[in-house]
Amino acid sequence: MADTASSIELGFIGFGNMAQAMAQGLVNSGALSGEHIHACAGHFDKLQATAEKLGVHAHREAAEVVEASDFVVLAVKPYLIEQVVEPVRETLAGKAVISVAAGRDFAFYEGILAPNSHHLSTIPNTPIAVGAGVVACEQRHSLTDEQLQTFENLFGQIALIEWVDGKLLSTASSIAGCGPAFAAMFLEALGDAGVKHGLPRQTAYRLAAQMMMGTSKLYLETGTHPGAMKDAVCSPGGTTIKGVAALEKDGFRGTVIDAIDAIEGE
Ligand SMILES: NC(=O)C1=CN([C@@H]2O[C@H](COP(=O)(O)OP(=O)(O)OC[C@H]3O[C@@H](n4cnc5c(N)ncnc54)[C@H](OP(=O)(O)O)[C@@H]3O)[C@@H](O)[C@H]2O)C=CC1
Ligand SMILES: O=C(O)[C@@H]1CCC=N1
Repeated sequence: MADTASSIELGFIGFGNMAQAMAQGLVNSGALSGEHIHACAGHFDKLQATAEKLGVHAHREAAEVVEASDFVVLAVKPYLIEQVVEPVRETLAGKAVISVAAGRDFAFYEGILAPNSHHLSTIPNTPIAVGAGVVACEQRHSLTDEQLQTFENLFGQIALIEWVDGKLLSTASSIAGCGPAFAAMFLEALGDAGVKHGLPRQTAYRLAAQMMMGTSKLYLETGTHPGAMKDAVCSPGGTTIKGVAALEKDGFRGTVIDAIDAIEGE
């Protein structure tokens, strides 16, 4: 087992949207070179094309990925996890297994991996591709101290790592894992509004995107309460409060909460 993040061998079983975002983030930030990344997927020809762009190794079999790797990320759809683990169950036992699958927690892996396996259930998100991701991690895990440190050193370079109780991992997933879709819808909506009022579409998207990024950065760097951030923009009798009132009339916050309830099954 290599002892520094930059010299580990990282494998992905499944190399779709999420795995590619993680690999892209690592390679483009310089955190890990593509030559230390190994991947397999359902369709080898498609994998070869994406792997080539990132300079990562494309393998035909999951067994080859496991053999080549210290850390193995399980990045297939949740319903396929058991199917991909079963043939490599024994060889996975000596590795650090990182799950990114929604709804697959510590207890689930205790049931399908070999006894005394080292595993951690996480939920990353797609902005990890540009070094601005989140990796929500279940507090209960069985990585060794060294594996844990390597994991945090590596992914901490491209994501905020948050540890949550297992029963809250799905909520963390709804907020941060699914959230980029909701944020992108807000971005698209602001873009449409800008276009409706005459702004060129790309200008409207750039304005809206920088505004969203800056607002998030302001929160993360100052810890100012979101309500206070809103109040600071709303001048008495000014323009912003008119927009806030319109959003409230249409149940903006309730609609957002409903979206999370819909995922959580409430
Ligand atoms: N997308 C997201 O934003 C997030 C996703 N996740 C989780 O990440 C996981 C992957 O999701 P996502 O990347 O979106 O899904 P994708 O459909 O984009 O990717 C799935 C990958 O699995 C591969 N695959 C399918 N069957 C096999 C197999 N038998 N052996 C090896 N690889 C296989 C596919 O290959 P091929 O395409 O060639 O068939 C593809 O590369 C899921 O468990 C999801 O819950 C978690 C957080 C966020
Ligand atoms: O929609 C999904 O199933 C995955 C899980 C979290 C984000 N995307």
